[in-house]
Amino acid sequence: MTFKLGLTGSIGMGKSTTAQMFAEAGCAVWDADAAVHRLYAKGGVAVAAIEAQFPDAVTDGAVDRTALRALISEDPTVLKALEQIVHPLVREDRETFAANQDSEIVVFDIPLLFETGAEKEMDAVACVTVSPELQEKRVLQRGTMTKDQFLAIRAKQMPNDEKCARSDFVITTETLEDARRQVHDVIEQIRGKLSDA
Ligand SMILES: CC(C)(COP(=O)(O)OP(=O)(O)OC[C@H]1O[C@@H](n2cnc3c(N)ncnc32)[C@H](O)[C@@H]1O)[C@@H](O)C(=O)NCCC(=O)NCCS
Ligand SMILES: Nc1ncnc2c1ncn2[C@@H]1O[C@H](COP(=O)(O)OP(=O)(O)OP(=O)(O)O)[C@@H](O)[C@H]1O
Repeated sequence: MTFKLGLTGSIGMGKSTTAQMFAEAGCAVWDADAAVHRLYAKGGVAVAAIEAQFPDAVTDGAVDRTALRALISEDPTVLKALEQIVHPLVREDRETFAANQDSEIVVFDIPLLFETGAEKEMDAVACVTVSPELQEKRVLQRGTMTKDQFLAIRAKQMPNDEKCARSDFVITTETLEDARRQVHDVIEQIRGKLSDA
């Protein structure tokens, strides 16, 4: 039996870093943000539909994220329209991956897990978290977003407390060492459930 673990958390909380730890521990990992990158790349499945609605957002056959961020900042309806194109394609990608897996534990790294209802397809959910101050510091340190763009994205996500309350496991990502310990603990607990089943 394959155990499906959803991994979620708000922007910059440490999902990708934590997903990497699950991969290093031998779990198969599917990454929603990486799926979006494939969809937006030259020849990607979302390019034509995005170009039809937002011609300025496509350059040299690929979706230009800087242009998209600017459009989203100017007009709050853009993100919704974009989600309507992108989310069904992401879901398809996820289902194809899931159907072809036989690992003991498969981790689905999905920023908008609860917002899109994907938690219903998971056997359990782990949420990554740090303080809002550290979250902001980490996102702004990446240098890809202004503070306003970060605040606008965060405001569109389910509040962190609610995500944590709805999850089976909460992983704090203050230090790498401690987060890795928690990842191993989650894996042990899941293996315990699998051997009881
Ligand atoms: C807004 C965009 C252009 C920003 O691109 P950028 O490269 O700067 O950031 P990146 O994609 O790495 O996203 C950073 C984080 O923003 C958050 N975020 C992204 N999209 C959304 C959204 N639709 N609603 C709320 N938060 C979002 C997530 O926490 C994500 O991990 C891009 O995220 C996008 O095209 N989003 C729409 C598609 C989508 O919903 N993706 C989310 C995963 S399915
Ligand atoms: N356990 C940890 N200890 C120390 N730093 C961490 C830890 N986890 C993540 N970080 C740092 O926090 C930042 C954000 O982490 P990461 O990119 O994994 O977050 P994310 O949730 O995937 O972000 P996004 O939602 O924007 O895609 C990175 O600079 C990363 O190095």
